[in-house]
Amino acid sequence: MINQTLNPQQLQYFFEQLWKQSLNPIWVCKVVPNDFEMVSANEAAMRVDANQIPGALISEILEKGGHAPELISGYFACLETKQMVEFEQRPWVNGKEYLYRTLLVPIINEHGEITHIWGTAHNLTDFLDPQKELLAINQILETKITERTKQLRDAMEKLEQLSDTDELTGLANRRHFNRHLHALMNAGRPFAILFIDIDYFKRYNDHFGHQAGDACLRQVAECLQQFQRQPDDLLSRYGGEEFVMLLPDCPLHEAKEIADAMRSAIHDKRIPHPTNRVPNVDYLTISVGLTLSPAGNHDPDTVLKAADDALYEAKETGRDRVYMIELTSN
Ligand SMILES: Nc1nc2c(ncn2[C@@H]2O[C@H](COP(=O)(O)OP(=O)(O)OP(=O)(O)O)[C@@H](O)[C@H]2O)c(=O)[nH]1
Repeated sequence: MINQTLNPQQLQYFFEQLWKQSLNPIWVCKVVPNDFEMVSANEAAMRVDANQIPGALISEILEKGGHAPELISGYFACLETKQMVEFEQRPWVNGKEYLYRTLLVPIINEHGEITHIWGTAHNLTDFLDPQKELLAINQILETKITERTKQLRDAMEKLEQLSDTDELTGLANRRHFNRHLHALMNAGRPFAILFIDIDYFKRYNDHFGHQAGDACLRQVAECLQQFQRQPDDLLSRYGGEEFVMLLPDCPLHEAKEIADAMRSAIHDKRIPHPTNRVPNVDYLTISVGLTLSPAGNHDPDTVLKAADDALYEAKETGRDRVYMIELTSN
């Protein structure tokens, strides 16, 4: 123990040297009503804040700025708990930020009252820059992660879009159609379905070749697209030369009008089809099978079969026409 090896003079000298030479700020305050009065601050403390002159109140020193506002709370906490308190402070001195670990220690007299509080602070500023550097690196990483996440999300959206799109026509594909159909059914929404099929398309291909057939499919797709009335109407390529239009909340008469209008629009295009077997036409025609699920409560197979049957009937009864099968409510 120091006081066993040092006599009082030595001890006093020891503490004087410590006070003078310590690189850490050390100071002593007197407890006064609602405040703390600076008694003395060593040179290291004065280097941090020259306002810490004897007689200055802590509240005044704080008002002059530079210190964290929590400092005064630390003094009161020390006073109330009669315990040492420890906290971090980041004062700004001459435009530079410092980092201190501050300790406030109560000095208690023989009556158990706190008369003074002494404080010291460990200068941790050297750790501040690496800490800031780490924070900056962290920030850069976070920005990069956000960027990459967005790229990934965009790529996934694109992939989703691609896997939902028919490559040849750019329309929704069968997968997309099925999903939309199930969503409508799950929501219990009534809807009409139109199965649209080009007449004698094999002959068209045989006559003009497969590439011309592809171009023709694109032309038909573009023409039919204009009949989507609202965002959740969906025209898709069901497969081959067959298209399907899904019309939610569409009454029968309107669905019939749309089907007829589609048929006329393809007529009006006068796409040459010299081998079309439909009587008196030498241009492209379509047949449409229409069915309606008035309450949206049929299972998909029933609805699709009805639409397919309707298309079959349109073909069987001469093609270039609309045939309708209305499902009754379940
Ligand atoms: N060019 C082209 N032809 C296709 C494509 N998909 C299917 N087809 C052709 O479409 C034709 C469909 O023929 P079928 O199912 O016999 O029907 P159809 O000749 O249209 O006769 P109906 O439907 O009974 O009027 C076949 O020749 C297929 O090769 C495609 O992506 N491009």
